Amino acid sequence: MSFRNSSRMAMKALRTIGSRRLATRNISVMSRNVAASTTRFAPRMTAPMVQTRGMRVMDFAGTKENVWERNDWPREKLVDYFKNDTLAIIGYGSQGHGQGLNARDQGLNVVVGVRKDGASWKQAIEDGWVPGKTLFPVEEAISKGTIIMNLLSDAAQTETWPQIAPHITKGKTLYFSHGFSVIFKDQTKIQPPKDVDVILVAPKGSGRTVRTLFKEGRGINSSFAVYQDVTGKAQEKAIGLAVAVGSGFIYQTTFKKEVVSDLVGERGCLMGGINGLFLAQYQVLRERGHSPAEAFNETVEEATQSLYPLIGKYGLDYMFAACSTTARRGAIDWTNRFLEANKKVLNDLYDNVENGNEAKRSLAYNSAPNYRELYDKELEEIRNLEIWKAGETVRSLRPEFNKH
Ligand SMILES: NC(=O)C1=CN([C@@H]2O[C@H](COP(=O)(O)OP(=O)(O)OC[C@H]3O[C@@H](n4cnc5c(N)ncnc54)[C@H](OP(=O)(O)O)[C@@H]3O)[C@@H](O)[C@H]2O)C=CC1
Ligand SMILES: CC(=O)[C@](C)(O)C(=O)O
Ligand SMILES: [Mg+2]
Ligand SMILES: [Mg+2]
Repeated sequence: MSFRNSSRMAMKALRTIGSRRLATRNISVMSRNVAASTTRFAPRMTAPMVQTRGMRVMDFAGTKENVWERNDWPREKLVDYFKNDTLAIIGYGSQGHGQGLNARDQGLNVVVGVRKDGASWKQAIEDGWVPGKTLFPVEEAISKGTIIMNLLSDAAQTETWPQIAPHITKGKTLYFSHGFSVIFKDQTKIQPPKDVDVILVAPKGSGRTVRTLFKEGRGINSSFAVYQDVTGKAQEKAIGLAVAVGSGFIYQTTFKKEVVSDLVGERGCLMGGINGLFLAQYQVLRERGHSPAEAFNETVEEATQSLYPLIGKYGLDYMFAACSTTARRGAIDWTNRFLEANKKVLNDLYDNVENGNEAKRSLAYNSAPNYRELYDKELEEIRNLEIWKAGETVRSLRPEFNKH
């Protein structure tokens, strides 16, 4: 079959798959029906799965992993399971907001504990938490909670631990959304009491997205881990809480694996690395005489508005197949250059996460009393970079923002 025909077939198959994928949420249907009709350009198929009650064993490129899901915890089961519990959300940043509102919407008993009259206190009131009823200063909220969900900033968890620790009494559960405080205990000095369950649920995304996906009736992917299981029920509680706070599919990890992968991810592909790549390409294009609009469109706008969403929906091969053959050839050819250059940086990053240097840096900076003002200044500097000023204008033309 000629390349042209196979490409045409591929695009037809992609269109079919594309529409069918959008219509079909059920993984098993997709992997059965579509696998037969795919061609080599079609997006990679979903992992075949063997469903057992409450947990699926799935094959991730040859490695079998367990996956739990929100469907196993319908609201009535959640409410019944946690009927004798009060979830005390300590800290109301992006995660406290998302997780707290989701758990409250699902009918669980939830209170919030933050500094009185601080930014979070005010935000919590805006979100309907009532001072003296569901909103309290930290220690009072902990005294009312049976499941203490420490969602303070990681630096604040260290700073406040001496006040919080005495309230983490036998029979309570200590919950985190990051392994940071427990794993870097040589720096955080956080040693959980020996007579409580210690668990984590780490949403793989911003707390804002934890909330929006929940409201869309879906759920964010989260990982869970058990650090200490005194009751013999720590894992079940962690999975139930993962659903309660808005998770869709839930993966097992350990506190160490979670914190190292998370610190690497946010400094790498998710935030720091993409910032560096955007800046590098934009600066090269501008230094070689391209206009700000052309440089921004070619670097950020096309990526976020056209190509990256295709990766998210159907995989990278689908996105490559959806671009020109000219682009495809070049992209494949240059991949290794970027791979080699970035692996050097990422291994250096991984070393600095593993040896605690990144934790040290984060604790030092985020413990400053004026940490918010310091970030405001740094983020203002980023906002005022030419790339993002050009981006403001490009974005303003989008229908949803069009002011012109
Ligand atoms: N952001 C995210 O999307 C994700 C975060 N996580 C983890 O979730 C946890 C919470 O993160 P996030 O929601 O981003 O919150 P932030 O890191 O933005 O922390 C903000 C919260 O910490 C409180 N706080 C800061 N300093 C102090 C202090 N000195 N004393 C008392 N309270 C303080 C703030 O209260 P105030 O308003 O009074 O300053 C606010 O409620 C962390 O462990 C994080 O690693 C996990 C996954 C994703
Ligand atoms: C949103 C998230 O998962 C991060 C980037 O790890 C975080 O905010 O710490
Ligand atoms: Mg993360
Ligand atoms: Mg993180």
